[in-house]
Amino acid sequence: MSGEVLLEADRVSLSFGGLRAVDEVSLALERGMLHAVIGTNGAGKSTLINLLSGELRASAGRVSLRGQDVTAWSQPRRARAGLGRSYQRNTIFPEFTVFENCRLSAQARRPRPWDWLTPAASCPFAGGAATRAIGMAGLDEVAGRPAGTLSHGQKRQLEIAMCLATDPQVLLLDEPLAGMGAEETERMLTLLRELVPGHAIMLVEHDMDAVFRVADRITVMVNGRVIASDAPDAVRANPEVQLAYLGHE
Ligand SMILES: Nc1ncnc2c1ncn2[C@@H]1O[C@H](COP(=O)(O)OP(=O)(O)OP(=O)(O)O)[C@@H](O)[C@H]1O
Repeated sequence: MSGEVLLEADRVSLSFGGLRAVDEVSLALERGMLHAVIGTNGAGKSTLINLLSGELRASAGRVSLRGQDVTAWSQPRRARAGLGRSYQRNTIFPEFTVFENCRLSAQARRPRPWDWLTPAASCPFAGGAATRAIGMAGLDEVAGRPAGTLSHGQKRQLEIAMCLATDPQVLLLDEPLAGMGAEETERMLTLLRELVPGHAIMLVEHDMDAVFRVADRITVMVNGRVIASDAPDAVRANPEVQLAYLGHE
């Protein structure tokens, strides 16, 4: 159902020593919406993604997934419950094919840890999920190629495909456009828009032009706090955002 809140942060905070990296941040990710989070370097965007995905535990506040309090849940448990994320760093196995990388991701989502001992090739569930994810990410033509031979843009698409192979409802994407040329950026933006129906997507991204074109909603962070959260036009017109983030009124 479009508009359903799938992931919600309620006043989550985390400090590193004396630094309040994320300071009482609240946001709601809805199915059918692409929600971008922007902010200057060090604003707390990656820390926020890590708090939502479960890689870091909030020191205060609450994270809920489809209405269930998951604040104390580990990252693998949240992943099994439908929360997928991509990373800034490269997480692919270069010698494995595109298909094999996706199949491994799909297998990792399985609830029983000893399934890791099952050879991936004999796991039909994972093969089907991998094929579906590759199709959704537009990588059919390179499914049999070693991942290391892909272009930079295709590798970023593969990371999205690996995330999709875990069958997530929520996608947390950390700078998927980093290092991309104009054509690769367009392809990725098209892919993101295609994924919006059916998913709640959070996009952390520095490419402002892309963000303002693709997002349904934009949250702006400065020094760990949210200073604005609104539709792109309203964020662009917000004087506090212009002053604090864009550097001019
Ligand atoms: N593990 C850590 N230990 C100590 N300080 C940290 C740690 N991780 C992040 N920080 C600090 O917390 C603040 C927020 O960092 P974070 O990486 O979340 O910002 P960001 O908005 O994602 O920045 P960027 O756009 O550069 O990726 C920064 O001042 C950073 O130096």
